[in-house]
Amino acid sequence: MEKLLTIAGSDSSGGAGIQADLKTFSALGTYGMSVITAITAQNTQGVFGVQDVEEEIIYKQIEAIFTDIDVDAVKIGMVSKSNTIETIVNALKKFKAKNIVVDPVMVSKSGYHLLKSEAKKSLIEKLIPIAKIVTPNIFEAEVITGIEIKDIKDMEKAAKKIYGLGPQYVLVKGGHLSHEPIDILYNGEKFNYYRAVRIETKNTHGTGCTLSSAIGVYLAKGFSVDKAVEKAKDYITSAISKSFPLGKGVGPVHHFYSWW
Ligand SMILES: Nc1ncnc2c1ncn2[C@@H]1O[C@H](COP(=O)(O)OP(=O)(O)O)[C@@H](O)[C@H]1O
Ligand SMILES: Cc1ncc(COP(=O)(O)OP(=O)(O)O)c(N)n1
Repeated sequence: MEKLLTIAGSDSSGGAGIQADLKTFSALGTYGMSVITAITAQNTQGVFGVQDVEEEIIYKQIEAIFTDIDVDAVKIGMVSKSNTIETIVNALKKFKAKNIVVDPVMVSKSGYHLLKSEAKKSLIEKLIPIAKIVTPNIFEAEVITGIEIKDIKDMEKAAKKIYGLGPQYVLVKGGHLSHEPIDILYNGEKFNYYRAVRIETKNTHGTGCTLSSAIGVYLAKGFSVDKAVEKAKDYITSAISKSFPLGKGVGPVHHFYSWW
């Protein structure tokens, strides 16, 4: 069984963050492990507080795993602040982590800033360069590049600029554009386009976390990046199509749609 590690924040409502990542790993038949960077008080309506985890214990969590267990892929989500980013980058370099998927989480769908503004520079200069693949949504790609994104041409321009920061692949996700939810993969030479029909639902909590974790799973299973994204896109599209209402706000995608 492939072994996956998520380094991310906890979502108390279970739809995004660490909880979404571990559900994705399990649903797709792999063994999931976690390093928690921050605890959020969150539900389907918003984020009501965040407590960051101290760098020392973040490092110790990573060390405990890598000194004992072979990790086939690492997914990185909410990283909150620059000291956390530096701790993670140094540790992953030290332990020669492979198949690193960076989801550059900045703002929750409910509008809460999960990345402090002081951490933007470290995310761009330190975390993104160690990624095998980085998966920004439209807003994140705009913040990283300074390019305003309105259509597929703008997504391509942003993907090229992000590629220049050092990751091996860039996937700009189009879930927030008004047309079909098309995602664009760039490897420095060519673009691949991943299309799906837009599912009309408000219950899309955790889409980005789930997609990036699923990409990690398929990389761990030995698929090429192109194929891993294709399979992860199929998974998230089905999980959104079976998403369900929970609480009073934005409900979660259904990670176990093919099991229950
Ligand atoms: N309503 C939808 N129907 C189908 N796919 C969607 C929908 N919303 C988002 N997606 C897909 O979900 C994935 C996550 O994208 P996105 O919502 O843009 O990221 P994030 O959650 O990071 O903001 C992408 O593959 C995107 O194309
Ligand atoms: C703890 C935590 N991490 C990440 C997110 C963002 O999740 P994402 O899948 O990008 O989208 P939303 O869940 O915000 O819809 C989060 N909310 N919490």
